[in-house]
Amino acid sequence: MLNTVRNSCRIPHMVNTTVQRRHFIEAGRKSRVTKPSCGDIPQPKEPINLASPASAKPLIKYSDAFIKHGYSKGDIYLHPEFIDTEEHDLLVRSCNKKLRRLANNYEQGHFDKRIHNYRECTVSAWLPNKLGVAGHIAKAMGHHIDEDPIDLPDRAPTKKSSGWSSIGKHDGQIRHILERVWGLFPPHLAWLPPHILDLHEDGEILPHIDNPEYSGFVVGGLCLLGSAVSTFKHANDPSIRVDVLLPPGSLYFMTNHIRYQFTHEITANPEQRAWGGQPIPKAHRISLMFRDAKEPVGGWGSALTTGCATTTMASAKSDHGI
Ligand SMILES: O=C(O)CCC(=O)C(=O)O
Ligand SMILES: [Fe+2]
Repeated sequence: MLNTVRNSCRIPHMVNTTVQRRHFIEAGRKSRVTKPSCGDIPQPKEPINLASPASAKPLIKYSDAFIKHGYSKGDIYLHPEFIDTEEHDLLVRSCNKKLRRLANNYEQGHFDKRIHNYRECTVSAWLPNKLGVAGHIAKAMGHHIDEDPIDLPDRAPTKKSSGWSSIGKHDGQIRHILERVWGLFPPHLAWLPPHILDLHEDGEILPHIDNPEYSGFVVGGLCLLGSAVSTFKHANDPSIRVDVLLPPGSLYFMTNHIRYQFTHEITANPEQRAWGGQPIPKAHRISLMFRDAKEPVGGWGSALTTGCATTTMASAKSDHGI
């Protein structure tokens, strides 16, 4: 059943368009910043309450203007040690393997020039059926969702599991790590396949807001290899700002106002790449990005008829289920 949903949702000409949808260039509109209300921000069906552990405190800096305008600290989540060293190294090896196959060369400029010197791909094999868009559509239509064939961590890939014959040896183990990420959120969220973004030591991500048409209420990343400073600035008033130090092994999420009204960036600017007076040297970094899919107005059950699912299922340099 799931394959039917998958196939009927996939419109071939839409594959490879995700990158073009992902970024929204902030054109520097000016308007008065008032006390935040959720007025024009799409709200999730159930509240999302992420509480950063106490160890995150020294790694997040809110500007005075952020506090003064009444923005919520809860719109940024940070867990500085979400994975241990062994999990970190496994993820780095596996990301590199996927990147070698799907996006071997670094690209100099993103189409909208917001990212320089990067490689990226999505990995649908790391997203369990039940958590993705196809699983949510199948459930809304009252269909049984098959268990994924690679749910067990150490199960060797088997040629018998049709459609999954090229599952990597460690994909099951990785899913178990990533399920801890998705498990932080209410089950109504449908997830897009994780997106690997490899930023070269000389790469950078300029300020942008992720395209609100492409994905939903939460955007986050599991940070691997080098440390980075991520800066979130209100699109109309850059003094309303949050700086976050992202060490390897950390997990962060932006939601609500920060997801929709603040730009984010990973700067190469040495003045901005500093923490507590110490420089944070430029370094090769991989982020494994997580985004929820934008649910169609009529719910997932209406996705096949409205065609909304095509938007959320098309993928950049898709690994086509690998
Ligand atoms: O690497 C990160 O943490 C952020 C990446 C990003 O902004 C994006 O993929 O849109
Ligand atoms: Fe982004």
